[in-house]
This record gives sequence, structure tokens and C-alpha cells, in this order.
Amino acid sequence: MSRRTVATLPSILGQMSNAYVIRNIVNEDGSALVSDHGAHVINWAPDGGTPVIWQPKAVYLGEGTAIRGGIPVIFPWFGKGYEQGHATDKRPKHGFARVSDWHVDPDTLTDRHVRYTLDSDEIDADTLAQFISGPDPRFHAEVDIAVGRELSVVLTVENTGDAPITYEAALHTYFRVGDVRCTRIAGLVDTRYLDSADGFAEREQTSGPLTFDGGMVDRIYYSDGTLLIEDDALHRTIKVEKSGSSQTVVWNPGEEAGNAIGDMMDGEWRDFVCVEAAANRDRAITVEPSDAHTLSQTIRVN
Ligand SMILES: O=P(O)(O)OC[C@H]1O[C@H](O)[C@H](O)[C@@H](O)[C@@H]1O
Repeated sequence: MSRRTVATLPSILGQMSNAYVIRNIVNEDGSALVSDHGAHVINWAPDGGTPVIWQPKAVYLGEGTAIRGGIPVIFPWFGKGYEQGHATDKRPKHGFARVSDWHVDPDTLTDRHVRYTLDSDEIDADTLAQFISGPDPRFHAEVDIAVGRELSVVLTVENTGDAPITYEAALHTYFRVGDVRCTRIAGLVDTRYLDSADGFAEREQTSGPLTFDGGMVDRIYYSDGTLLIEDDALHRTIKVEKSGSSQTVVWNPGEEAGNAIGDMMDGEWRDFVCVEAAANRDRAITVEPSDAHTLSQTIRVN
């Protein structure tokens, strides 16, 4: 078993301190860096190969700060939230999970696997009250990360209270690509989507794979199927399978918005595309007392 806690790493820049634990999960089939802050996969590469999960050139860690790149865990609202047919203005953006310090379940920590937990008791009442289901939701959340030739991330939310809970969620996965303008997403033909870059206009992808031309793409597809990320620059295809989510968000900020993002360097927008297993807006998840919902994503190079 090769597990270690790394306080400083040459590839991690910014406000690194002992308060932030980055775990190096390494085995003969793959390797990943995982942060306790956010239960966040920072990167993953199968089998000594080219990284598949994108890590920016600089990773900034700070209290209340979301880590850019990797796989942010979005829970219990997406963006600024949505309730009863209307956009809301919840804070922090994309929910509190990605800025919370999760706990490692020590029995689960191996050179292939780690499980994180987070409970509603640890979140302040005002923040919690923003759940779609209203004040005082009770939950126990787990994020299971399995590292090997495949990467699997599983978010399970159990309702530990007496009333139903309703929330939005996503695994906001940044995939490394050679150049997003030479990348296609296949598997979305005949799929309805909301165009978040155009006031959430309802549209349908009628033909061909989704391509990127350097403008912003930000869409919520009503897709629960397997997708392929075809990368002509790195000459590889990444297969993205999922369960427990009836939507897939696809996002790349494009040149103008990408270069304006403070925690990314100019030009880095070309290096990734986000393909996110999601359950948002009208597809938010409701969990009855004592029940649980699992949302998962499994990634491999084809
Ligand atoms: O910059 P962030 O808060 O991490 O959000 C990054 C992006 O996340 C998602 O993909 C949303 O659909 C986008 O609208 C948003 O811009």
C-alpha cells in the first residue's frame, strides 16, 4: 500500500499550507491527487500515461475557495440555484460541498481508493436553509474515489432526517484535451438541451458531434447516456459513463471568458472541456427519509 499525505508539491502552487491535505493515490494501474478540501480529485492519469483529468498550471487553495480544474463536487445546488421554475441567487456558487473540508474514512484509504464524508451538522444553518426542500435538511454525504486504469467517482447522499430533501448535484469533471478546438463530444445527437450561454434557451442538437470554435459553450443536455470525448490533438478517445443523473453539462468558456477567469492563465481555456454528470433544475433529486441517492461517473481512455 502506498499512501501518503503531501503538504507541498512542486506542481501545486498558491496558498499551500498544512491546513490543506493533498493525497497521492498511486498504484500500478493509475495515479491521482485528491484534496480533502472539496473531496476533490485534482488530477488522474491511467497507467503512467497522459493525464486525463485536467489540472491547471497553478492550483490555488484557500478557505471558502473552490479548486479550479479536476473534479469539483457540486452539491446541493448548481450555479446560483433554481427552484420552482425560477433561477435563485444562492451562495456559494455551485453549493458548499466544493468549499467544505471533508473527512477521510481511514478504513477506506488504500493505494486505490478513498472515501470522504460530510454531514449536515457541519454546515451552518443559513447555508443549509438554501436546500430546495427548505430549512434544516439532514444528510450524510459520501464521495468514493477509485483510482486505477479507470477513474470512478461516486456521490451518495443519504437523508438522515424526518422529511424529504431535494437538491441539485453534479460531478463537474474537467477533461484534459490537446486543444478544445480539435475536440468533439459524441453521443448527443437528438438530445434536448438548455443553452446556459443564451439565457437557458431550450434547443435540440439535431446532428453531428458537439464541436468548439473558441466561443463559449455552456449547455445542460437532457442526456443520461455514455459520451465519447474524441481528441484529434492527443489522438485519443475518452469514454464517460455515468449513472443516477439525467443531465450532462458541457462547458468550455472559450477565449474571451476563459482568459478573464482569475485562477487560470491566458490560453488555458484551450486545454480542457468539462463534461459533468448532473441533476439540475427540473431534474433535481428528491430523497425520502432513510433513503439515499447515488450519482456516479466512470472514466477511461478507449
Ligand atoms: O467558475 P466556476 O464557478 O467553477 O463555474 C464554471 C462553470 O461551471 C458550469 O459548467 C456552469 O455550467 C458554467 O456556467 C460555469 O461557468
